[in-house]
Amino acid sequence: MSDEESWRGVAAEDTDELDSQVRVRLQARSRRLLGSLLRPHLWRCLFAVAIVVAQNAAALVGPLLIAIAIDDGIPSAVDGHTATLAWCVGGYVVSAFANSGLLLTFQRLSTRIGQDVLLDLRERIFRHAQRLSLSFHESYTSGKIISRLTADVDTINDLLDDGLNKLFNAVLTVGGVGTMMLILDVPLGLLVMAGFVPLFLVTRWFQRSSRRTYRVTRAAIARIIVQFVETMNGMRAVQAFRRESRNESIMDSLNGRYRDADAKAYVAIATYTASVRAIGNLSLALVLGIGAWRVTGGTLEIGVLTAFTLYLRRFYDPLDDLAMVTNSYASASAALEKISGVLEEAPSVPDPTTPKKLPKGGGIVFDNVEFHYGPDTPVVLPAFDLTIPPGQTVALVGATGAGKSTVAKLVARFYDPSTGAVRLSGVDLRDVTDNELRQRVVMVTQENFLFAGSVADNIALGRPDATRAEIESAAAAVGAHEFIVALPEGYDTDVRKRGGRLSAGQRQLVAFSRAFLADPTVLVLDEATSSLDVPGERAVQAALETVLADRTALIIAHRLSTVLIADRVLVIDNGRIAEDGTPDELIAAGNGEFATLHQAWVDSLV
Ligand SMILES: Nc1ncnc2c1ncn2[C@@H]1O[C@H](COP(=O)(O)OP(=O)(O)OP(=O)(O)O)[C@@H](O)[C@H]1O
Repeated sequence: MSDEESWRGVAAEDTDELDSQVRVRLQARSRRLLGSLLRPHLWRCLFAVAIVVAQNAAALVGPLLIAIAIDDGIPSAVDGHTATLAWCVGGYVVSAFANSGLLLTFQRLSTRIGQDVLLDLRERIFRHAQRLSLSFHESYTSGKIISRLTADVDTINDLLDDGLNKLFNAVLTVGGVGTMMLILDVPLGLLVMAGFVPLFLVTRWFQRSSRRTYRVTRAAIARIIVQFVETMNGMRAVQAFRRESRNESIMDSLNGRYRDADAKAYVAIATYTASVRAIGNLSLALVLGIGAWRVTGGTLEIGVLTAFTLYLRRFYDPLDDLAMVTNSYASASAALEKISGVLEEAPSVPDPTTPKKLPKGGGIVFDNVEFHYGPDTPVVLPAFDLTIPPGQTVALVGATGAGKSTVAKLVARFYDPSTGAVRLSGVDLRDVTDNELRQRVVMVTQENFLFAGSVADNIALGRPDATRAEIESAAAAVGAHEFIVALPEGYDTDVRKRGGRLSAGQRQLVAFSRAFLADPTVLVLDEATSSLDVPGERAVQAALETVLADRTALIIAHRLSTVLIADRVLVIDNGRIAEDGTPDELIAAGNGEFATLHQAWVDSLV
């Protein structure tokens, strides 16, 4: 792997220990993402900062007023002059109200900004993930995307919701309080500042250790979500093959890893918080001791010492919070790193910069195509040449793993060939926009995927602007109308609700209605392997003939009846065309693989 490839996109996602150069690049990428998320809210962010500065100023005035009240106000009041004391008390009340009011305004504003940023982020991830090519999704899995969209976005939420607020408060309080202490008394102020040295050291240590730990916890939680999603998606297979206990032990081990990683993170926080408190308490003890000694010596006023102790408490409280912020920041930056990786991934089948219009026709040509799925995977199609004239129905047959689906996926441009070209109506698919290609080439897969929604919505997926009448006539054309109107709510039946569940044959008919409505030039069909009952099979067969009429079609055929309606059969063997001819020719030849397969089919029917 080249240096560049080792960190681009999601490449470094599962690496627990990163080398320093890669770490710096990933951090820069995360910062760029955060910057691009915050930039549209710059003015609101600046306004929020102004409010928090004002709020901190209001909070700082309190102890100062107390110092003045003790040292000047009370002695003057004893002499009968109450004005100073009254000003101090009044000022304290005003500053307390200003403090709370400004804090409330800041929190409301920062929450709004945070929620807007998160909305933007969720939309970006979803939009981008939908655009990424199939090859990305095949290796990245939906569980990981879900973990990016949920667990990772949540940690960023924590940071924006509470973390930034605390961070501002901590920085401003420490800066403001430090300044006030230096103004009140330089030697005592310097004594407190000396505490910065050990504070700085433990903070650095904590930052480093939490950054490392949180990369591990983010990866661990993602693995749990992936395992969970896969188990739930494959629940039928899980229960059919009694995989429950095996799954439980995998889940236990993943949960254990997450617990250990999380425990490490909490030990680090606890150590940091305890160290900060110890430094804080030590400072307080020193200030009290030295301060009291100076008060007795007459070089320090008691009010100043009181203000110092009050300030010191304010000084160290936000540092406790700072541990939480560092924590949320480490967790959020691990999440940002992973999200920015997904967002950096580019579709492997990009849209052309200067697209070409597809002429009518519909002929398909594979011109000296070589294909492998990834740089390190074996070649699936070594040298594939094929010309399909417009309107021809071609059935692909061959052993499992021969490369039939791969040929189909190249026609639908789920992948681009490694070398050579696939052309539709004479145009290289790489020069056609995704939009146009999806209108002209429709793939009906084995999954016959139904989305949540009504039967009508599911058919309309083929052409979203279709009217109800067009949807119904498409369904009628493929013979699906009768069973649809018999459903509890006809075309409005929700396919996911009880009573709306469709049988395998019915799902295929809905998929055919969708394809018929889309009216593509080329239909790529991966025929379902699951066998249907005889009436179901007949209905599907009749529907298929309707859908195939007048278009070029490529069918991965599993049924003899389908192969026999094809104009041409291609037997694929190890990524090469082993036999090519009409079904009758190949059967007549008698000695080929297709003839053998045909005989086996015929035998199975008697
Ligand atoms: N996403 C993928 N990544 C890597 N290799 C793949 C991928 N999909 C398929 N292959 C490999 O490519 C070869 C051809 O697979 P393909 O799915 O095209 O076969 P097929 O003829 O359609 O098989 P079947 O009838 O079982 O569906 C197989 O060796 C398979 O392991």
